[in-house]
Amino acid sequence: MSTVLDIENLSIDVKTKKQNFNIIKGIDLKIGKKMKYGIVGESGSGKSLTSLAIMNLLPDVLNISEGSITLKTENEKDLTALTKRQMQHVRGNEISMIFQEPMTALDPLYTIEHQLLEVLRFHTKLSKKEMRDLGLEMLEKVGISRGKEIFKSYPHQLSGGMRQRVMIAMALICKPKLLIADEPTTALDVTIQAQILDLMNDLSETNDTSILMITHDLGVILETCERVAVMYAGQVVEETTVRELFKNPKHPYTQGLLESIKTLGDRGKSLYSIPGNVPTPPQYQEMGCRFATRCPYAMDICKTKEPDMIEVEHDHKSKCWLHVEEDAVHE
Ligand SMILES: Nc1ncnc2c1ncn2[C@@H]1O[C@H](COP(=O)(O)OP(=O)(O)OP(=O)(O)O)[C@@H](O)[C@H]1O
Repeated sequence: MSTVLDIENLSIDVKTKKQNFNIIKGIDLKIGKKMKYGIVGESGSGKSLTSLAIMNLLPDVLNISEGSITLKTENEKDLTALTKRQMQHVRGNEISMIFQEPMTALDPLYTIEHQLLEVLRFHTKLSKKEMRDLGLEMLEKVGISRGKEIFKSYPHQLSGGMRQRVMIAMALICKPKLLIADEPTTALDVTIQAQILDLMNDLSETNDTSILMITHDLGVILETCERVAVMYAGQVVEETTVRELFKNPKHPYTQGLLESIKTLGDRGKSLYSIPGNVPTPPQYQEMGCRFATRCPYAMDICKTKEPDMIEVEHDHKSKCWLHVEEDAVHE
């Protein structure tokens, strides 16, 4: 498998005059060409910061303290080493991102035409007419047939589903190698959700775009992804194929997550949820395994020593002391 994005040992710290501690630690991810890769985790697990780090959009108080993020396109580059200007050429062109709430990405003051074609103005040398035609074609592809009318509209005049379609059109118009989708359907109606996921799937197939899907919803991962990394408190705790994760979850956290979707009640409400909360970054500085406080199988060692990420089965890694031989745990 050839790789498009290779994240190695990524760590992110908060650094201000008052605070200095780790948030994201030792993330390793490899996203293959045309692959649909999911990151799943509860709120606060570090999914969004990982995607912002890839886009070089981390807020100033956060910095990458270790690791590399290599984009393996024609001219391979470590994204963490690029200047702001160099990164502008990567964003929108080689990597695009769609957000949960399109209003944060769309400017209320400009028409859809202006915003959709902005990416082309920046990254291509197409004529005005060519850009317009490509824009309309792209809107057609995302299921918007009244393109000319929509061109003249402002974001607030469109429904949430329409705005999300426009944002997908914007993200894919330059045929990026990687599309990062951060909770792309969470703010949408259930009926529209499936349409938008299908649409992203179809477009990524035709354009050979890999997708990094960021979500708290294992159902979305099951529907759209081939591989998955489960994040907990700033670390990846399990990584494997989606099929294997659902069939054979190894980490107690993943087992809890799966249990909670298995017990969905009549109104889509979970009957089981993992007791307790994700610790905050200041809390987990002193912890061994960051899940120890909520884990039903926690042993003494879990509270004091961090487990390694271990290949428990072929192509299946998990970060838990339960996978280590008892003798080795008590050494
Ligand atoms: N600017 C910041 N300064 C300090 N801590 C931050 C900052 N931004 C995020 N964090 C912390 O980093 C951790 C990870 O946040 P992140 O937004 O990546 O989580 P998430 O999994 O994407 O959650 P959500 O689904 O709610 O967006 C959280 O504990 C959060 O409080």
